[in-house]
Amino acid sequence: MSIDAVSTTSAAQRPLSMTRTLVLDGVSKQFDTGTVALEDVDLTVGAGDFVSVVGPSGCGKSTLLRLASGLDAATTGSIEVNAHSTSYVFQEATLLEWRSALKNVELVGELSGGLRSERRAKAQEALDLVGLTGFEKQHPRQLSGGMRMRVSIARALVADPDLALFDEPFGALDEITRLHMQTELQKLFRLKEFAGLFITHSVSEAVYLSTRVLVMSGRPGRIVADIPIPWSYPRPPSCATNPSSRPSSARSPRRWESTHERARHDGPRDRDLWQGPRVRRGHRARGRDLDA
Ligand SMILES: Nc1ncnc2c1ncn2[C@@H]1O[C@H](COP(=O)(O)OP(=O)(O)OP(=O)(O)O)[C@@H](O)[C@H]1O
Repeated sequence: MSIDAVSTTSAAQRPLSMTRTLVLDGVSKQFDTGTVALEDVDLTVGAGDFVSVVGPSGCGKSTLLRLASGLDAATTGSIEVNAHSTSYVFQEATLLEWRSALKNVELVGELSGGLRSERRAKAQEALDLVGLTGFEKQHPRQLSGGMRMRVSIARALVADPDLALFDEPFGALDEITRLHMQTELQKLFRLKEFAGLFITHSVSEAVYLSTRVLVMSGRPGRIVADIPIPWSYPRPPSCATNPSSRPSSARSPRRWESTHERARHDGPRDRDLWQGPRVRRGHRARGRDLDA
């Protein structure tokens, strides 16, 4: 099945389940070097949520994802993952060069066991979903950057994860391929219904893809805004960049730019930055009172 055949049922319109797939509570991370990357981060990603995280370079976005995935441990706070399976899509496609596209995707099944015929069928289905039917036998060097990233996404989704973590997967792609991949990922999210946590530098990408966007402050990273995106899916790519296509409930692009830009300068102390009923502040703000 092609992802173009996805039903038009909107994830934003579906009643959200009560499942809290990922919960970070008061999480901080200090590295051995002394660098404090994250400070007192509270975050919940529920089933049906696709949450993007934006923030200035070095504010701890990748660190946040690594903690959520269990690749690294928090210094303080707790992390709870309620998922049978979690997938991680890295900035680079990280494929095995000596294996074909199909065999790269099949690797997940090989590692977890199961019948060869079944894991091959699942790998084929995942490649079909990302639009790579006919490219099964190609090796990574024979694929374009966008196609390699699609293999990487197919590999992430083949295990049918409850939680999918994305570390700026489209950052290295050219603009046209990137827009195409965003559209495909939106369809996959609606089809597979995983809970998503997506790191990006692009505010428009975050708005286009997500049910919520979190804005982080400069390092040490804290979540200074939690902004629901009110639009139902499917969304036209123009909705994030063209103000005239936004519903009237959406806030002005100037507010977006202002929010993202000023997060570089320790936004939480700017009390007048967060205006309007749609902005939910960080759940807790020990030592830095956002709500006062
Ligand atoms: N293993 C590590 N040891 C020491 N410091 C680290 C380590 N990993 C990250 N850092 C530091 O933690 C801070 C946050 O890094 P991180 O990669 O999470 O930021 P980021 O927001 O993802 O950055 P970018 O947007 O540029 O990718 C940075 O100051 C970085 O130097």
